[in-house]
Amino acid sequence: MSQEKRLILDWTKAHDVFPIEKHLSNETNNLISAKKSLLSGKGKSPEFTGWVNYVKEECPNILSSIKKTVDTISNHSDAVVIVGIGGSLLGTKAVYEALTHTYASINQESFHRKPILFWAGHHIALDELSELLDALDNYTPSIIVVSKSGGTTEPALAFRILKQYLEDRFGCDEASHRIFAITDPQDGTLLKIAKENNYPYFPIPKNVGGRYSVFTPVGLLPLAIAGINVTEFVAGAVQAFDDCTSEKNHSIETNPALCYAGIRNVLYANKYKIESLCTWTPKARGIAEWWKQLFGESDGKENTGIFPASANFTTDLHSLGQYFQDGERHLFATHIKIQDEYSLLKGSIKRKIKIPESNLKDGFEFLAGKDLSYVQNEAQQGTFLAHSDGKVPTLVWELPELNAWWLGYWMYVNMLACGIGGYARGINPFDQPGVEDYKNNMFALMGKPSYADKAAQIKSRLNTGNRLRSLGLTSK
Ligand SMILES: O=P(O)(O)OC[C@H]1O[C@](O)(CO)[C@@H](O)[C@@H]1O
Repeated sequence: MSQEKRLILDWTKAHDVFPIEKHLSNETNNLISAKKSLLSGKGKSPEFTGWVNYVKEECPNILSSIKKTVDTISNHSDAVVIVGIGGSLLGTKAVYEALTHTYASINQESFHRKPILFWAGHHIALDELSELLDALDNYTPSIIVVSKSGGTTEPALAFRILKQYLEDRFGCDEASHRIFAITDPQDGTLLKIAKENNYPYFPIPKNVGGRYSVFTPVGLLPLAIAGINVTEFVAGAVQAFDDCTSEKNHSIETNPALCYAGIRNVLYANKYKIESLCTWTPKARGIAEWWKQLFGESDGKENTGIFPASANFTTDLHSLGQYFQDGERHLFATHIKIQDEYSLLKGSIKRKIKIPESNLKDGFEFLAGKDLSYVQNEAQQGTFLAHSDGKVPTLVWELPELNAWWLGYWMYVNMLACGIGGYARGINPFDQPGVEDYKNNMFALMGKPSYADKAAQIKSRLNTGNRLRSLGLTSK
């Protein structure tokens, strides 16, 4: 079982660029007291720290409470559209894309045999939504609408449109059996809608914020429907909880959450303002998107905080590689390396891939017979060294395998590190007041009742005629 292996955060390469260790030891007490504040509910916004214990205390109940719905949906649907944005969608998408077959939608029968997940409500772009509606015609879909507040514009509008689609296609009665909700269990518009329409609904606890919600029904229900082993996913998180929150483990050497939180804060305080999470398979792009929201919304406070970016290698070595190597030195890189690249052999990977002998005379004969994972490994080592030489502090998360257990472990460690690091830096990692500004402007401009005064102000700012404008110089 994977549990005997270990998650490693290798920061030896970063140490070659910047003397982290020296600074980290000064940070230790601060980190330990931040950890204690988080665990005792004595830090900022303790009302949003329910996720810390949730994996251990609530997940077993949730896993059994979702079972019936998982069976219902799996029996009557071959696709499920997850409607949500930010924390209501990113964690699910991350795990789903990492662990299921990339091309399941093309050859569902032979690869997957579980409902395929599609995504909506995470944008307002008409092109993609229109194409999703085309794709749905090939399936017998259900919808899970996910919104903690129940009032977010993007998922609310997508839900309206998709509900209409189901009703046009299946009639109102059957459509209503194909709609499920995940939302605040006590109040909000979505809860009201679910109750009025008899949609089955599942709770996002009040004390768990969106970006910390992947282990609640938000992630567990859709992932279980898609055939992901959610019991293992939760078990990984529980192990991370045990390893990292224990009173006995205040050591930076053995506590990955403490270590990662400390290193990030030390680097930030020493002019490294951007962190890029570097993944090494297109299947892990979603993981970086989840991570960016987690740290972006948590850290970006009071005009401070690391900007979380991402890169997918080796693809982006051919676009961003130059900047990593030679651009402004305000960047550090945190890689995710999977030690056993064939860990998905039990899942979506069906074969080992060796580089064949060939008569191509392409200059790559020296690699014939080697496994592709050998090339990946050498590319990684070469990149780590080159970036260190280029003075980019380089951290490497080594995950023994890419599977549900280790993803659960790693994601929970990151959530803890985010909370601890934020408290240690003196900011509130559990609110997101800055997101409201764009929403308020948008509501005012769209004519939402009660925003009339703001609308007048904003429109006058948009129409200041004496601004320089860009001109279109060509016409068709
Ligand atoms: O689940 P909700 O309430 O629709 O919110 C979705 C996302 O929007 C935000 O509130 C930001 O606007 C995130 O924090 C959250 O994950």
